[in-house]
Amino acid sequence: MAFCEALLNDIDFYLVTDSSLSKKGTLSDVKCAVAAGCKIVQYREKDKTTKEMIEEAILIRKICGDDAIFLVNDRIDVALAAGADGVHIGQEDMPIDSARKILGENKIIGLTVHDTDEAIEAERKGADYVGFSPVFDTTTKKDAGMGVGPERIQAVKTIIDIPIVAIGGINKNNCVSVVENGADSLVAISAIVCSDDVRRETGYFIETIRKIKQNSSDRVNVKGK
Ligand SMILES: Cc1ncc(COP(=O)(O)OP(=O)(O)O)c(N)n1
Ligand SMILES: Cc1nc(C(=O)O)sc1CCOP(=O)(O)O
Ligand SMILES: [Mg+2]
Repeated sequence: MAFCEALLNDIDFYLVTDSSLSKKGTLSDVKCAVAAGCKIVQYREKDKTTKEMIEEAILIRKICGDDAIFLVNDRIDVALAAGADGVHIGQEDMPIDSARKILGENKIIGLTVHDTDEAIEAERKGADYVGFSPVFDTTTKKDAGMGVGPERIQAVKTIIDIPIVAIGGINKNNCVSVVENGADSLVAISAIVCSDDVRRETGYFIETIRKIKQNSSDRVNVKGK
């Protein structure tokens, strides 16, 4: 967990897998993203059997090793069976208090939130980070609703201290606005897994996010002088 805590405070690009969209397959996507420096991976699989999911999750666990946090979407049982570092759950999934009881204090739990009230509640209930969604319109998750715009991240940033991961319709053209409005990290599923070169695209997002964060901390330092 010590390595997870350190990494969680330092995440930039967050990989979420999607085998239904992937050009080269989930395992290849994870290998390429981790090789590019991605520090957090979520295995999100909606179509496979539990047995298939556990087998694949064990392989992803090995690829992530100590280089990247490994989380499983929705499925606490699969996370435990594969030795994952935690789970990502949504408002309609297992309630966070029940998930915490099963997983214990040493596992990471990320919770999806859509507004400031849900964000405050997520932090109060012990979420380790929030997934703020959907920032832009997306076709990847059919029931995601309309994008709320990156400006809405600012209000969440001012009221919680845990990391904010932005998700929904994020791509190379709009990722700058997401980080400039306060996201600590971002997910881009289709922009990554549909590409021919997952390693190159992941590297692009990581570099872009780091540059924006560096620029804004330089601005704070100059003001503080
Ligand atoms: C980082 C992150 N944020 C939000 C979500 C969405 O979770 P949820 O609302 O439970 O929807 P599904 O992903 O389960 O379809 C996420 N997966 N990751
Ligand atoms: C998994 C997921 N959750 C969302 C939410 O709004 O909670 S949107 C989404 C899919 C994001 O994929 P893309 O980067 O291709 O738009
Ligand atoms: Mg879910």
